[in-house]
Amino acid sequence: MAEMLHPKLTEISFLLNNGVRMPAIGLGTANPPEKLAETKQAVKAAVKAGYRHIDTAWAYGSEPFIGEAIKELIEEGVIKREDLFITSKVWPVLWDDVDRSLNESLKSLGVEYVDLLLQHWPICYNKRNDPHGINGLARNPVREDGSPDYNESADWIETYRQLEKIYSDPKDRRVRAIGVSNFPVEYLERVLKECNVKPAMNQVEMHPRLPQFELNKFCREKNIKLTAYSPVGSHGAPLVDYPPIKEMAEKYNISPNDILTSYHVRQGSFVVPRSVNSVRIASNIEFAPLSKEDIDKLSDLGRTDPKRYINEEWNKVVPGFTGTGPPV
Ligand SMILES: NC(=O)C1=CN([C@@H]2O[C@H](COP(=O)(O)OP(=O)(O)OC[C@H]3O[C@@H](n4cnc5c(N)ncnc54)[C@H](OP(=O)(O)O)[C@@H]3O)[C@@H](O)[C@H]2O)C=CC1
Ligand SMILES: O=C1O[C@H](CO)[C@@H](O)[C@@H]1O
Repeated sequence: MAEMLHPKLTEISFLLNNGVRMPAIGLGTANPPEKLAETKQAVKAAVKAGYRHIDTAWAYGSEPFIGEAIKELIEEGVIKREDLFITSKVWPVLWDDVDRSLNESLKSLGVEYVDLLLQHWPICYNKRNDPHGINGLARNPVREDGSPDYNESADWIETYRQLEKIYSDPKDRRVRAIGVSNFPVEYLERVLKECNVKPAMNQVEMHPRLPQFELNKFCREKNIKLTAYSPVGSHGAPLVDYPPIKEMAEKYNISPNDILTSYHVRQGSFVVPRSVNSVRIASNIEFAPLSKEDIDKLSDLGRTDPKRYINEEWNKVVPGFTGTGPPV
């Protein structure tokens, strides 16, 4: 009997609401400090394995290493700049200076434009100098009592307004699409009401234990795409050993990683798994054509055993982005 042929995850792409095409799977690069330098070989391994989408951010410290990888890949004739889809993000310390954030990202990456620029969090921090921080600024500034140093008089929507100004300027070619990250439904509603450019993307933590039912419904209705971060549960990849995921992997005879990425792609969302392990990067690109029943079975874990893995003290200020997440 002829085998059913399915594309690799790296061969699948979807359109954003402004017509820009974006590859479904991207390499995550929020590597911990001790692994930052490994980002360069990870990006090279990913591109050579067929990935065409790299997820990064001003705050990750990974952009200079991605820049080195891109330069060499172009010099080696493996890709041209336009073959790659690069997402970067504006961190809350630069909430009022998107221009600076974008220019520093472009310089580190060694490129003239990014394909997608996201507001990283709907949070505004005060700026504090820190020689060990990102480009001289503390990433998560704290007050003397150790509490997050938020700028209480600032409004997070200012960052999105600056993003749309850059995007809407026909002479400014530095971004091809704009969007947000870590935005709950009520924040998206405010953006839709008060701003002119609809976000193309909302990047959020999403996996079977946090299926984001409410955001999925809202974003589908409004034609805003979702990208799933922490698809294997972040550090230590706890979801890979989770029995229901392993069972599904056995059923499809592929890795748990492939189940966890296919889960999103099958539903029309993007996914950005992180790895510096070149064997893992190259082998985990199989697409599982999960049935609706399989998807429902996986998503049911969000009701029976919900869990949010990225749950830091400073981001609790965003409604719903704490504990086990928004209501299902
Ligand atoms: N917008 C936002 O606020 C956020 C965005 N992100 C983005 O999403 C990306 C992915 O999320 P992230 O939280 O990094 O985590 P992931 O869920 O992708 O997990 C990455 C970790 O899992 C390990 N891993 C993967 N598979 C296995 C396996 N089979 N066995 C053992 N270990 C494994 C990797 O190790 P190894 O390197 O050895 O393969 C790595 O340490 C980020 O890198 C970033 O780009 C993430 C968090 C927040
Ligand atoms: O993008 C991000 O990555 C870190 C966690 O890995 C988080 O602080 C931020 O939102």
